[in-house]
Amino acid sequence: MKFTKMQGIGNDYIYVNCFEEQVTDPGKLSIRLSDRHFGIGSDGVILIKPSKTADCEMDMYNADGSRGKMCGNGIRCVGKYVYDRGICRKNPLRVDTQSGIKTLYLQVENGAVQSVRVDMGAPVLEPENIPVQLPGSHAVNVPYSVAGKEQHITCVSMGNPHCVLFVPDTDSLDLEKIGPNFENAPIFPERVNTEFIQLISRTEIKMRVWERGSGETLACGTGACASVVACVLNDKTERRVRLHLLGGDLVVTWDEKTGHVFLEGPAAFVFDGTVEV
Ligand SMILES: N[C@@H](CCC[C@H](N)C(=O)O)C(=O)O
Repeated sequence: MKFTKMQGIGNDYIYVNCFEEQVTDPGKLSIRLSDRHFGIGSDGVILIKPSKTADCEMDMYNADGSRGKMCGNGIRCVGKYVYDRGICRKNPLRVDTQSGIKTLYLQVENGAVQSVRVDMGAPVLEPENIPVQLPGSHAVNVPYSVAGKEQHITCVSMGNPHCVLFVPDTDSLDLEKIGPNFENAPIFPERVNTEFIQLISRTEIKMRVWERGSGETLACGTGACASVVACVLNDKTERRVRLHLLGGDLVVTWDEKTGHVFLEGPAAFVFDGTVEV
């Protein structure tokens, strides 16, 4: 099977062009190929498929084989893949996902996509639709004890579930230890992605992320969007914010007029390869 490794500020996935290839068990394939010692090494696998309703479809799997409904860094790479490789030379591009069709605005230089602005749609804030089981009817700045430590969490869905909290310093966090406590906390029936935010100014924040199904990654696009929504809801930032993540920077805007969240960042090829399946 032919594959392409791509990355969006270090959030790396193995992309399979399902216009040409067939994958029978993507979850199992993702577990095997994502392994950084015995496989190719990645945060998961993304299938690029034909679509009847959009220009193509993105189907994403985490490193543990679970399916993700949306992937902000992945969808920018899908845009670059289909545009640069001539599968669909449209701009804007419409990509179908498990959480609906997203529109991508491509920044093209010398015929190749450099960065992408994605209309990620409106965030979901009702606890039952995130889903998170909290005593009240809102999920903003809720006190909740994780592994014996009281936190204030804000929960947001960007098509996939996120839990955001503010910390004084992201560098000193032991995410390998605390990440799984959030991911598997009983209030999250479908597990959760967790973002740890350090405020720098009203327009700039630092973020580290523990992703459901993949552990700590260098970046998470949906996590960046959920974090800016949480910052605005907690009156910590303006609606347009630059985020510094371990793998680089993203810019997120929560547009007041439409209520939609826009994600901007780069997308890059790493290498092409062939693997036995
Ligand atoms: N890294 C992604 C999110 C991938 C899916 C997530 N782990 C989930 O299971 O919801 C991004 O850039 O958004």
